Amino acid sequence: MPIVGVAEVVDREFDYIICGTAGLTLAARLSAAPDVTVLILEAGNPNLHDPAILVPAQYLRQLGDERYDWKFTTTEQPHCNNRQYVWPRGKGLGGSSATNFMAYIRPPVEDVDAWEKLGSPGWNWSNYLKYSKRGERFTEPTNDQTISHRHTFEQQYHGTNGELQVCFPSLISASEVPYHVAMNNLGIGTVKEPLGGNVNGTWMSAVTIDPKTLKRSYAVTSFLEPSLERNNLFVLTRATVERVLFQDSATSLGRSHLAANSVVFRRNGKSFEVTVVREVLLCAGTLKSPQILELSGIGSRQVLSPLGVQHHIPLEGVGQNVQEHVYFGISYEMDPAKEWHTLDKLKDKVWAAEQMRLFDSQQGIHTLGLAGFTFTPMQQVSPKASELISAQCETLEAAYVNGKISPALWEQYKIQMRVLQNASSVDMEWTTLPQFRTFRTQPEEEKQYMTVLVALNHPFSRGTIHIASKNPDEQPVMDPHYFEDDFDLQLLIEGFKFARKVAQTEPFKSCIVREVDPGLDVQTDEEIREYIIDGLMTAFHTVGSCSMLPRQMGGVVDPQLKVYGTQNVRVVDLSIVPLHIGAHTQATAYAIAEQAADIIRGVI
Ligand SMILES: Cc1cc2nc3c(=O)[nH]c(=O)nc-3n(C[C@H](O)[C@H](O)[C@H](O)COP(=O)(O)OP(=O)(O)OC[C@H]3O[C@@H](n4cnc5c(N)ncnc54)[C@H](O)[C@@H]3O)c2cc1C
Repeated sequence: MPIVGVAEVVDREFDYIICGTAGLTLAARLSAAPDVTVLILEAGNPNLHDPAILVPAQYLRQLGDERYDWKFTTTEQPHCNNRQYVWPRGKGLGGSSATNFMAYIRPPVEDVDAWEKLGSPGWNWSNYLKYSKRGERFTEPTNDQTISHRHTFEQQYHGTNGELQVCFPSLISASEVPYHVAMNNLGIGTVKEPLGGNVNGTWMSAVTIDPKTLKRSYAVTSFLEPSLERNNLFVLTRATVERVLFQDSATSLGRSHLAANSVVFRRNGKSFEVTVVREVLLCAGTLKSPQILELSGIGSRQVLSPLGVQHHIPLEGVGQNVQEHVYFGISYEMDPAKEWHTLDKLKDKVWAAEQMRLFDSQQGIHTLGLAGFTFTPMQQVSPKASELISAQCETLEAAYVNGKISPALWEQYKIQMRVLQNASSVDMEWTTLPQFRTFRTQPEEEKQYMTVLVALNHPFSRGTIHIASKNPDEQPVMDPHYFEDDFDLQLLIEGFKFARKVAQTEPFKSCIVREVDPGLDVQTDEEIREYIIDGLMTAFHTVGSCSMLPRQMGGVVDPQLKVYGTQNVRVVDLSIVPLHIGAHTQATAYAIAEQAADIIRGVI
């Protein structure tokens, strides 16, 4: 079915109702069986065939625009001088896959195996790889790309029959290779295939771009559009899911498993109810799936009762265990004698229009992809690593002994401490962005800039996301507790210092004229600390708010992704990830959906 109107939905019943569109992969797999009906409810616009989505290298363009972005903000962060931070997230069919930067990265083996160790059989690297490959359609780099861009791969880690196009960008910024070689010159080895479960080193990433059209490949083009003509698949956009209703819910508090029988959604200010026969599948992402659960009466009594939400299932973990990658930038002015292919010039409307025209013949700046990534253990980049790591482990052990860390969180921390202590497990990341992306000063027209982004992989701080009221249109209270564990900030400070070392190392050293932000007057740990707090940005990779863990460990879903206490409600998005990963997150969102599809269909 093409996208439908509300009248075609409300008087019908559906086997599966998928709330939010991170589940487009799931919808494609479930609706492959012609005898089941699937309804997708998406709060945002369809945005189909939209050049702002499809034409790459418009990074950040959709952010702040409510046609594409939820425009969330965090609460004031006490460990960041009470600053609030913006949290842009994709709104519309395809969710954040329509707005992301298209880097395609899988996590390290041990990070996925940790989910199984924390109590979820079947959620391990071997299954992850199998499911991740299923949806992938990989195209090898050309010889030129391999030689000039250093794009390498190992075929065994790629799928070639899936729907999501994965290839290497045809154009990369001229600063990428020198940065990569400078890393090599500092002893960081090149990884031939980062998608094989080892990201420790420096490498050029694959991207989710269609190599034939050079356009974005995302959940819509890969999974929705090829299925849209199925007469058992229905898509209703601008429909915000409010809550799930359960059979006899008024009298069933305390029963072991409630059965969902309908979903309430809002459209144009009106509420509608639609009946579900088999399952409700929440795919609204880490920031919104907990809101739907809480509005449905599933969560902590302390959160729900004061807001007057009828409480059906006590589940303390809803909206807890939130983990977020953060990063900050260091910007550089580039040598004016050379063309670096930077994106700041897109601010010039005439030049931008010309680049759009050039894209029609697959030329120009829009063929550019982000390529260079470096992930390292802290030991490899910081002379203070062993001192800081020992101190962190001692602090955590003492806090646990004194009852300040729950046994459930302690199980996660034990894994994180092992990762920290292991000198070949990654803790931090450097990425380059060919544009000015820092905030202390303004870029000058005509000059070329690039920004090095430094991020952490496995934060110790844990945040929360809870409803503020019964109103589904009100943004939940998003409190990431940034730097509540100061080690997260210490790690970034060490990352800052190493980034400066790279800037002093050839061949990258000769590419730059000067460090612009923060500038060389920032030297002491205290000054670096303030700079990081001032310029901190979300990496858009939040996980954990509906963690897949045993119930007594704060779990919200079991290994079948079923919400505890329900018969037929599952969560299928990044919110189920119980412990963060050393990778960007889109590959993982797709892999989770693939594995979930097989669980729901009874294949595994
Ligand atoms: C700007 C940006 C850049 C990024 N760059 C990269 C990158 O280069 N590489 C990478 O791997 N990852 C990247 N990411 C992250 C990656 O895209 C996301 O982690 C992934 O797409 C998230 O998928 P998800 O399943 O959690 O949910 P989302 O993609 O957030 O989808 C949730 C969907 O549910 C809808 N929804 C929410 N609430 C409701 C409701 N109540 N009713 C109905 N619908 C609802 C939303 O509108 C949205 O469509 C980036 C993200 C952003 C925002």
